[in-house]
Amino acid sequence: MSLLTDFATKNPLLPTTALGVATWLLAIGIALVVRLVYWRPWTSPLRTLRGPDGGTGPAGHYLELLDPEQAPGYFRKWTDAYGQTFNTKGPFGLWDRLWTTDRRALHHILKNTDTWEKPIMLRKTLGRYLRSGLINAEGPRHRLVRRIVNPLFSQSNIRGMMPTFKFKCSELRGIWFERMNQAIAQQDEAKAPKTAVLMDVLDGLNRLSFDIIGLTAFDHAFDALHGIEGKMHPTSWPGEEQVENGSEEPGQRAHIDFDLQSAKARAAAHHRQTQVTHAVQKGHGEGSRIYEAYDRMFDVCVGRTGLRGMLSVMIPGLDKIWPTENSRRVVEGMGYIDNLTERLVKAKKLELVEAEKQGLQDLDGKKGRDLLTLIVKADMAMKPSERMTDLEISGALATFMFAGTDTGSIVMAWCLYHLAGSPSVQNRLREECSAYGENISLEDLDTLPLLDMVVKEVYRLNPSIPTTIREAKKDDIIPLEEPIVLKNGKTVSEVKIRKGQYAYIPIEGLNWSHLFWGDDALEFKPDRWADSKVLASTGLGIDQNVLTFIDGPRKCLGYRMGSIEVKSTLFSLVQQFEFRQPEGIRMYKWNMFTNRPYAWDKRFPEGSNMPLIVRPFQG
Ligand code: HEM
Repeated sequence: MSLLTDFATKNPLLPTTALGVATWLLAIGIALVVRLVYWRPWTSPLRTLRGPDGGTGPAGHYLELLDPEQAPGYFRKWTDAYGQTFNTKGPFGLWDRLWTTDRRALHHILKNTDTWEKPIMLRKTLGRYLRSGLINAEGPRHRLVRRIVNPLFSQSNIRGMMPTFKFKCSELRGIWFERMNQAIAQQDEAKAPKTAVLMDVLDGLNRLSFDIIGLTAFDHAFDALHGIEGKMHPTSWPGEEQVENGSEEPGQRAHIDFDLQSAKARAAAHHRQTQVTHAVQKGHGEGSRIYEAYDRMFDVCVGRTGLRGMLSVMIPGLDKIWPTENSRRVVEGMGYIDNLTERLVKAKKLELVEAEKQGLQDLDGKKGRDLLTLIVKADMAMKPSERMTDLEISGALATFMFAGTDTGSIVMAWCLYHLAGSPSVQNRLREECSAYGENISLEDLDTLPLLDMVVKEVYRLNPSIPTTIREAKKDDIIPLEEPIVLKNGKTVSEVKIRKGQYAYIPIEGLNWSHLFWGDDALEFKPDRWADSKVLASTGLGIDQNVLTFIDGPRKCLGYRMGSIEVKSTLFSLVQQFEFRQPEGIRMYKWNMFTNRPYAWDKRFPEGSNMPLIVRPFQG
């Protein structure tokens, strides 16, 4: 007591009565609000930049920049009006956010990872799905983990993955063939025979990627492919001449009714918590169960995070007292994934200790370079004080499950979609690939000219991650390649930014910019990559002016592996199947962490999908 009295006597400005304390708290509250709402925005160095009006709602300019339906129009309108670098608004228009496709500026931000980090909110959001993995780590821990996992992506290791890519792809082909044949065989005899099926190609591709990550990264067979869901709907091949009980005119392009009844039934099944049990009853096993929990977890994120999602991140424990469908699915999905990865880590540790005892250097040689083995081995060699916890290791695994599954399968699905809409490119690609048959070396696969151009073009048009963001950890000056005109009419070649402010890394913005790609920037034209001007190095992006894998010390670690997986899948699928876009179904996408495709109107209830007309290649 005497201590308190002593303290109060020495600090006469501190309140000693309840009223005094309340007045103090009120004054502090008002000061914080004034600082947040007036002082910080008013003194923001980005205020001097020109930029669009509005952005005063809860989402700021977020929707204009991230809604795939609106974004391309706004990117063009705003770059035409303000140049490549301008100011946009965060929530309620209170925070300034730099938007730039200026290559020098992006290079500066992406290279200086000590100054520019992922904002804590983004890291926390990602942490719900990735635990404490590489993507949301910063500083020395990030550099250490990145060094440990790097060998997974060496050329020799990727070569070692080729048989897995081929094996899994032939499994997918086998399942598609079998289902297609069944669906075509079961169609109504009374009607004219239909030679193709309408099917969701995304489900199979997602499962393919999931299985590949399981085998290459975790040394674990998920076997999710065998749980492929979704009916195949017999249909006629577009343009195929047929007379069907007078219902279709000869030569009429097939109109596809995407069987709403069964879509609704599937949607209902998708929503039921009991689906996991259902999967087991169908005999899909643990891998399929984990895949389905994972898939539902990411599907529900789509379009449903909003303000409530942000509150979950800002208020720890909120989801426990006020759970939402989203949070329930995350808990369920991550529960399975945590359980599996923790078991795998423990088993791998035991296996390595045993191998060491028996004097084995590298388990059985082939298997020793999966991610799990690499991490556990590196960790065991570290000083005890530096070692990762089991939770950190399983976080690294969850990261790879997330980073390496959706990203690749989304690209594959969009590749098939664009090829389905460009039959002549599809035919040329089939010809190119067929020259090699089933077997192709890594080097040949990587240098097939049209395949390479198709994949590059889809990376450009449909980057799996639409945008990312960085926060300045200290005041910074960003140099510009293209000078900008400020609000006061002055032209400048650099932008001042304050500690704590954000800069968008507009992946789609750069990939779609008419300034770099011309007026046909939004069209699928793989042959543009044959133009030497396009190939001239600009020093930004893994492919020039394409930020799909970003750049700098945080660029995607798996881009080589991802590209070879995508190429090897396309190589195999186009030789065996033909694809066409169905009439009457428009494809959309929704940008969250990744941008998953949706057939319109089925986006929220049914989850992501990519319905295409498919038939075995007729030769
Ligand atoms: C082919 C499709 C892929 C695309 C488009 C893609 C894209 C990206 C992007 C944009 C980032 C940066 C995210 C950010 O900083 O905000 C990233 C990071 C990362 N990606 Fe990929 N990725 C792909 C495939 C893969 C694969 C197959 C793996 C692993 C098996 C992988 C592993 C990673 C990892 C570990 C990081 C974090 C790197 C770091 O922060 O140091 N990615 N990826």
